Amino acid sequence: MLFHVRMDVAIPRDLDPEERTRLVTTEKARALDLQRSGKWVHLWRVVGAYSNVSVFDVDGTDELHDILWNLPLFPFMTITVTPLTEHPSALSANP
Ligand SMILES: O=C(O)C[C@H]1C=CC(=O)O1
Repeated sequence: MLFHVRMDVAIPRDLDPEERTRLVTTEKARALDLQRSGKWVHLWRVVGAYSNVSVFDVDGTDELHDILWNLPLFPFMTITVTPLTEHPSALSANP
């Protein structure tokens, strides 16, 4: 199943700088692993914001929840999930 996910990040300004670096570094490693696994198929920065829009290809809501819940920056993100289905006018639906 495909899901559009928006993540808005708000790391507290007073967070210890070393902890901030550790979280961002581990988040990046996790994001790269998930992209290599094929679960995190698109990752785009939203221009002008500490936000991303992403597309995940996972078995279902439980797997997506588990992935998002375990992201290192999860405590500092507001996440909006939109399930996707094929559009009937998409080229992929009209070979
Ligand atoms: O920077 C972000 O948008 C938050 C998060 C998503 C991937 C990553 O490396 O950090």
